[in-house]
Amino acid sequence: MAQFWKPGTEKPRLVEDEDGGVIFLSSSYSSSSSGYGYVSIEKQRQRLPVYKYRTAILYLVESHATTIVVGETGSGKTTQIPQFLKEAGWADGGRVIACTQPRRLAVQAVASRVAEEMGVKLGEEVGYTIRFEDISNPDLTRIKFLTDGVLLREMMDDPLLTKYSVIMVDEAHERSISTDIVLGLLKKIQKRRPELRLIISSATIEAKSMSNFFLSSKRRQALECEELRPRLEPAILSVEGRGFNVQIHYVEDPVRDYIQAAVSTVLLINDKEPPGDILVFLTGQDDIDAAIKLLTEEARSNGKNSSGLIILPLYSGLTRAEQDLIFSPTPKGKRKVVISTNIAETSLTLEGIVYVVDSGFSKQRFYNPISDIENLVVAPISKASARQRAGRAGRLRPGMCYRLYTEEYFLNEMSVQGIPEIQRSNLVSCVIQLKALGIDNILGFNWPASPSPESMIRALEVLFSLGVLDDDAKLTSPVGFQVAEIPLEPMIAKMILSSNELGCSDEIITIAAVLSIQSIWFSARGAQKELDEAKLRFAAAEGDHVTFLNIYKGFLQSGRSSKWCHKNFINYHAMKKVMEIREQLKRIALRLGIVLKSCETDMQLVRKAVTAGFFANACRLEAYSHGGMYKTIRGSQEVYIHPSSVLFRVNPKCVIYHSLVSTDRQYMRNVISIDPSWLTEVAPHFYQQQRHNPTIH
Ligand SMILES: Nc1ncnc2c1ncn2[C@@H]1O[C@H](COP(=O)(O)OP(=O)(O)OP(=O)(O)O)[C@@H](O)[C@H]1O
Repeated sequence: MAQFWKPGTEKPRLVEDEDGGVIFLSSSYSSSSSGYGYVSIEKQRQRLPVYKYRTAILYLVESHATTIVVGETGSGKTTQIPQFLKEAGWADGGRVIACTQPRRLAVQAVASRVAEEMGVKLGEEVGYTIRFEDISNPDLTRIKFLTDGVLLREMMDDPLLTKYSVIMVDEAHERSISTDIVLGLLKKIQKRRPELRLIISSATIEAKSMSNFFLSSKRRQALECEELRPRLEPAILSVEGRGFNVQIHYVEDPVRDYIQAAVSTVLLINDKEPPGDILVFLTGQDDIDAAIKLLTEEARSNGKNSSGLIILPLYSGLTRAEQDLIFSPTPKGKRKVVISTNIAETSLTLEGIVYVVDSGFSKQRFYNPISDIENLVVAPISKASARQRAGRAGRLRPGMCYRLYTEEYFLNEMSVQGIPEIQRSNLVSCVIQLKALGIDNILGFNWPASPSPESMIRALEVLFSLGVLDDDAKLTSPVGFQVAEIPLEPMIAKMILSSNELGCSDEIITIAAVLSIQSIWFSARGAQKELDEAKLRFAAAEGDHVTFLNIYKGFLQSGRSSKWCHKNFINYHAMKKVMEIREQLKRIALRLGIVLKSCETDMQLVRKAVTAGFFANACRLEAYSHGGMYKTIRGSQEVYIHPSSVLFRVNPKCVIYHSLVSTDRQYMRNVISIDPSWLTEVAPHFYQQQRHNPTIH
């Protein structure tokens, strides 16, 4: 039976609701001071809705193995609950309180804020860990923020996560693959560690279904038999109240071009509304670059009112320093406009933001196990996302949210929650992680939402062909274990390992770094011809991967110049990020015993290494019509080379792509030409059926 907690009288009491299905607990709220300095911050803390629930939260965590906390955006869940736990002694005796987030940026931001509230240095009592960056101290850190992906990696060394006393899985509504694996594994760990406490929190989670997940049928039976402590049925706490009011505005009629609509809305706010920064949600780097260009042009032609705009992009491909600009205070008389992907959707507090503009779209993965094709598609967001986006306003003062869709659409057509990522993704990375954690029966794993068996089988098949799994579906040694250790998609990891044998690791690490970001080209709305000309300067006949090597060399020769990038339509921010990732990959490669070696001009070796990782994405040319129609060799799916590729209209006989984007057709992005005979060489099992198919050879 689920439990709800409401503030009320001094002593906790149980109250049943009308249908008798839910228990309400009431309690007073504690206003006891935390004992930490900084009075003004302390006052801010006390004003947050969650503060009234301090005693309730601590009581529920003490008495229940799992507590589900649902509270409005900005009510203080992320920043306050870990502090309440610390104050109540959950980090005594060297234990650590963990709080996971789906995104790196949120991890860094909330860790900094909590360290500031506690008056401690970040990296000591309060720390964080994200992929490639550990700002925590094993001896000192008592509250640790981390991505759920990093928590999974920690399980490889410490399967029972013994150092943690409480693990708070925040923004659980996001249902990323890592969150779902973490939830499944934590449920297992709880059986072995009854003293471990879990908190699942979100503004928009379906609390009852999450509660049912943690209350398995066996547990229900156990509950009927005996009174257990801590109570195994999860408690649900509903934190009422929100920070400040956010007024929602909808468009009257559907918009045709959301980039143009977003830009017009920003200009309208700038003209008509009082001071305050603006946060715009678009879908990806291309959109953001295009919107910035359009906004800059329109603001310029708009005259003096728009001269005070400071326009900043925000997406995962930016360097840390560039992302940090969004946190810098807005100079007097200016207005900041942050144009972001959904990385700013959860947990972030940007001080000056008063206005949010929500396009209603985000880039989402969709995988079809039948065709074995995964697309990154611009798709409508869910109501849960829309609420999170609106919740970025109203955190420090009242705000407004402009939704670029109609109210009718929001009420009647928008889905309540998004589809869990595990049900719409290629599961290759997920399977290898579970295998590395010793979970052999993957189909029988207790998922919060089950992935399709077809997707699982496809993933097992690819991993087997990559040489990562053996006949018994166990990790191979050393390849399987090495691939599992590289924190990148397994195909990239395998490409890196193969490059070691082929003697081109220096080049492949550069390629891996470029493939890890969205695009290194500057999106050029209205300047397509100039962009195409710039591409021709670097274009390699072998394809995009080799073109990246030419660009990388040019960038180094220019002295890493932003001017050089500008002149060549290359995104300077993206190139800096490539350099950053490349350095990190170099360190990992060294750890795995990979010696960096260049193949100089022998690009055949580079193409072979790419094939060794990405053979599953091989396609052959079927017809020259429509600019060149290809079919995937395994699934016979119709695909085309994306116009952004240097191989567009070149149409080599056989190619390998890195990813697909779906618009009017399935387009291959980042394409390299290969010799088809390499496929049976590197992946004989995968291409067994086609062995006798003359079109491959
Ligand atoms: N960096 C910051 N600077 C100033 N105030 C902040 C900062 N971070 C948080 N706050 C304040 O604390 C409040 C609570 O933030 P917190 O992230 O804990 O809320 P939350 O309930 O977890 O929200 P969400 O569900 O949106 O993540 C914010 O609304 C804001 O008033």
